[in-house]
Amino acid sequence: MGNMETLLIKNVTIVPMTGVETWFTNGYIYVESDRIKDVGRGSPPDSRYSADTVIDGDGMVAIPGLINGHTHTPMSLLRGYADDLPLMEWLEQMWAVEGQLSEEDMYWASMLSMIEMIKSGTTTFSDMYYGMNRIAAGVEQVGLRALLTQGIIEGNDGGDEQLDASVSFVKNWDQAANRRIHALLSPHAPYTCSPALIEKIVDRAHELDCSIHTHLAETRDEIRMVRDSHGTTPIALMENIGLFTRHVIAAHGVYLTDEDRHILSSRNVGVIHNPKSNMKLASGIAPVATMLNDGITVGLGTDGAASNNSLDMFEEMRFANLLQKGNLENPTALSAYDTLAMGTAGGARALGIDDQAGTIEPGKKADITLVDFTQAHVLPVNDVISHLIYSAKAEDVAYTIVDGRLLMANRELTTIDEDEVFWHIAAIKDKLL
Ligand SMILES: CSC[C@H]1O[C@@H](n2cnc3c(O)ncnc32)[C@H](O)[C@@H]1O
Ligand SMILES: [Zn+2]
Repeated sequence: MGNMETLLIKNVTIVPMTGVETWFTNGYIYVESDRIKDVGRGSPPDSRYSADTVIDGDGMVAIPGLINGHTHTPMSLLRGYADDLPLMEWLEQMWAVEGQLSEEDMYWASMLSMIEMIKSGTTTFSDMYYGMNRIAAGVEQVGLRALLTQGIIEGNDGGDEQLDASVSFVKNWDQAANRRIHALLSPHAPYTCSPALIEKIVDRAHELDCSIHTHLAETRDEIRMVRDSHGTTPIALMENIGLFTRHVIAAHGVYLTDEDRHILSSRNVGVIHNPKSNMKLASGIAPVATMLNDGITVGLGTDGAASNNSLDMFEEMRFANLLQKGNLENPTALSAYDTLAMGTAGGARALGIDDQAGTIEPGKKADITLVDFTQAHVLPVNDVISHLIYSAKAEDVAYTIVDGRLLMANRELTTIDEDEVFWHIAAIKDKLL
């Protein structure tokens, strides 16, 4: 075994999300270095599994670490700014302030978001913003798993400079931090990037062998703008441009035709549903149940904190579930299990990292969230999956573990100095707003 760090979680209820069994009590998870070595029932074989760190999971539920499939971490700085606007007007307000942010500002805001994510059980996030070199250094230090991309909005320069910077970012950071960082390219949206620029981005993604993260089919305004300019839907436009010749993470997918859904499923696009952001910006309700029935891979995201206003994946799962039931007037529209899958295993598939994360099983990276199931609002424990979706709160997360490392233990952060981050956020707020 050499110098490998080992971790044992025992007496714990386990929700593996492997599709084999839903959950079982009194289990154990044994971790060697950054990977899960063994998952079992009953007592661990003590002689084989004397671990450096032992967590008694009595009263806790182990789930695969939650996966936030679409966010803009520095936007926590803009929480509560420009409320009650539709997307296009809201974006104008965002862009006006974003133009004033320094890379240092974005770094501290991203750190604030990482605190919030770790405290609510997220172990992987997929981020699109500016200032990514500094943010990637933050991710390396903090220990989260992340898909990072420097977004591109075509300006007067045709986007070439931004594309070059994004390409350099991918070359510098892809597979960094023990392969926890994946670097991607990112045309912001079909209404901010021309087909010619998106084609260039796709070519560069082929050269770099990286995925692409974008916003697609988010609002009726977008559908109208793309139809007026190109005579197609946003999804069909992207199919024509060749975007889906790469693995694509498409945030939103609110407005989809039958043909769009066929393209998304046959091209294996990972769609990220952002229910709270879609509600706050009054964008509409994505056809999640239909997408899942069509075999489309769907994950969940919070979008930025300015359109949410939190980065809490428990809330996102609950909203996703209740919105489908309420909107379709059908209590079976989306089950609690399928909702949890979107926040874990499905999210990992949508991001293209299911070889690493999304389930609790031997061979996977040890990304695990331990949820305290002893509080009044989750008692009695009649159904673990049901409680995770309909009852559990972010504050119930006791441990957040990535690559076998405890980023939060008993609600204490181990890799971030919260006071230092809060101090910087207060200073930036005074300077900016
Ligand atoms: C190019 S960096 C990211 C860019 O995206 C903006 N943004 C945040 N939320 C949304 C959304 O829901 N749809 C489209 N664009 C969004 C953000 O303000 C940054 O400018
Ligand atoms: Zn977004």
